[in-house]
Amino acid sequence: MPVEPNQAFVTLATSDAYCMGSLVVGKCLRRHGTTRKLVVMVSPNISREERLSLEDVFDEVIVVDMLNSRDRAHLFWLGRPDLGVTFTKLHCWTLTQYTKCVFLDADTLVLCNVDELFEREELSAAPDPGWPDCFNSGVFVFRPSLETHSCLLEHAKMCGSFDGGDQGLLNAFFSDWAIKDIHKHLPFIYNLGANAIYTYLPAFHKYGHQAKIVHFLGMNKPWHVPYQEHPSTEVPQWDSNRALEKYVNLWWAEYYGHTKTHLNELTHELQDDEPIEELGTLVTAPCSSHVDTSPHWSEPSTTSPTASHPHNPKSVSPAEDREEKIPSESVQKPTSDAPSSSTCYQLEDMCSNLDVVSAVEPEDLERSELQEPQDEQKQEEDVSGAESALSEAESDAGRADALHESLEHRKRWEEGHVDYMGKDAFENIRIKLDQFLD
Ligand SMILES: O=c1ccn([C@@H]2O[C@H](COP(=O)(O)OP(=O)(O)O[C@H]3O[C@H](CO)[C@@H](O)[C@H](O)[C@H]3O)[C@@H](O)[C@H]2O)c(=O)[nH]1
Ligand SMILES: [Mn+2]
Repeated sequence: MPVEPNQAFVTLATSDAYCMGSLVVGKCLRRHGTTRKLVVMVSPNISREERLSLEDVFDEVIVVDMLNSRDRAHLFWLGRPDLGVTFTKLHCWTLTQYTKCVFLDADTLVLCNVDELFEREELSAAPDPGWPDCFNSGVFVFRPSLETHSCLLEHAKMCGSFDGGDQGLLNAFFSDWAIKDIHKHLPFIYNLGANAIYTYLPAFHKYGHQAKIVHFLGMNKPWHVPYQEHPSTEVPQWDSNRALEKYVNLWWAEYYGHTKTHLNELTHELQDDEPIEELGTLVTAPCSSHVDTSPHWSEPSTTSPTASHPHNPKSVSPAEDREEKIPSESVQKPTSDAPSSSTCYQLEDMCSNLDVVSAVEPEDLERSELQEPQDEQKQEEDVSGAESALSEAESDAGRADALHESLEHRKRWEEGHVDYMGKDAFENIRIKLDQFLD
């Protein structure tokens, strides 16, 4: 099949942890024989090591400025204070060397060739499992255009994003997606949200074998979960955790696939299970001969995600995802395709305070970010400002943790894991009911 030089799959990573995800995206697209170019956008802070790994797999590794909504209010409601940086995704519209592209989140896993997506038009995407009249922005077809890019930034500036991330913004911008053209609705199998496995398990059993792209959306990413070296021996037929575990193991198989040594090791380990090339159909394989000793996906805290593991030396915690490591080398020695500045645009005010925003241009923010403190008094103000921002951020993080814990608890409840003797004891429920009725 001829290579299509004007079309590309595009992904994004702004930290070393997400680079692991991007690498898997590139590797599985290659393994399934795509005829399109592979592009990864990275922020300047990623390590040299990750960058080199990406260069092995992708046709282009493009350094882009980090764009952050810093919209703490909306991100708090989303339960993901870390997702402001997803505004960086908007830079994909600047890739005008391509006429049409498919964006894939770094936490997606491609199970087969999906080049047919290029037959769709901008903006095609699959429904979001949480609110199906919105599309999920983890997989979408778009046409790069500088005009669309500036309209999107303008929209961000004027209206912000209702979830603080790119998905809220894109849904508001492409607002007729839900009703206008059914061809722009990608089937769910092109963006199978991993949470759908337990929220609608019967549908997963009916249609899961048709899945083409799995999306590990939400807090838990495959790189947080250790590869299961000795999978279980006895699995109930309706075990959503087991299905997820299979996808996670497949993700690790793809991850290690980039070095021949690791691939060989893994092939030996999996030979009693399924051959690696067949793993794309794992979901239909009978979950027969394994004991479920895996950490439950919905309860990552039961096993330390960073636990040392012979096949998981790199598994990282969610907190590490958010760390911005800035190796001096990557800052001092930008590559030729790197923009001259490595600025993180501050769109905070644009999104959360419309009175302030309208007067501020991203470029202005960029300039003010780069300015040196004028004098000692200014430096002191900066320090006290930073301290109060830090304590505010800490209390935000505390609230986000509490929210996360409450969502996890609810998920466990919905999955039938009721803690009758503890949190869900009748006495506690009665107290909650009394509070509600007061
Ligand atoms: O620190 C980060 C966070 C995100 N990303 C990139 O942005 C994408 C989106 O973030 P992700 O953690 O995958 O978000 P989801 O859990 O998938 O959450 C939903 O909400 C996000 C914010 O609106 C959307 O970007 C997603 O597509 C949507 O699925 C990632 O895959 C990466 O490509 C980074 O590079 N660094
Ligand atoms: Mn995602």
